Amino acid sequence: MKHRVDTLYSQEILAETVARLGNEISLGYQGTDQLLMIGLLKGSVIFLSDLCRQVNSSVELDFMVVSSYGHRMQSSGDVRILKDIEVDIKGREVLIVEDIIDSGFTLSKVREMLLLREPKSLRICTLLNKVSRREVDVPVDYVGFEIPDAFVVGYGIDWAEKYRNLPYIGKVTIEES
Ligand SMILES: O=P(O)(O)OC[C@H]1O[C@H](OP(=O)(O)OP(=O)(O)O)[C@H](O)[C@@H]1O
Ligand code: HPA
Ligand SMILES: [Mg+2]
Repeated sequence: MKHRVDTLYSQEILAETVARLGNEISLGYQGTDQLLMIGLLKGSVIFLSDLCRQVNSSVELDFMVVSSYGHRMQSSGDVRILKDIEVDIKGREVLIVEDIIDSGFTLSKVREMLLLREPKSLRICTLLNKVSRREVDVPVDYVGFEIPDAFVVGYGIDWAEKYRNLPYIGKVTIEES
């Protein structure tokens, strides 16, 4: 499909925002023994690796692989957990790290699943929050940007597995041919 990608958030703005989030998280978890950050792959890979280095205390990392978009631009609604975390989260302070919340289907499923395991606390950090597309409510604790209703790529986020390695966040526009 013919399309173009325009910059929405530059590398510099992303770095500033990730530093700001790292600060907020450091303050929010002061005195915590060891925060567990759970990244939802694949999309969060780049954000999480930058974010965890902006947190001023030791954090543990674990990952889930979750997928529902495939090659589409809208959620299939069928959220598949392709890989679960390995650590026992009972009694732990847990922060889920997500690249984007759009319909909310992914995070509401993951959140419900993790809450059943009785963590001491469960908060959510997302780089991008697309509230205008929300179908299911999800409580969000740390947000990088509130974004418009646009399909975005880059900094870990894909369209049909392309563009994850763009160093900035871009907006996709489909061009009629
Ligand atoms: O709020 P939602 O509408 O559920 O959308 C958000 C989710 O969609 C994308 O994942 P995707 O299923 O594309 O998998 P990926 O992370 O491997 O790209 C994105 O990384 C989020 O995890
Ligand atoms: O805007 C988006 N872009 C790419 N993947 C996504 N998954 C949910 N929303 C998006
Ligand atoms: Mg995707």
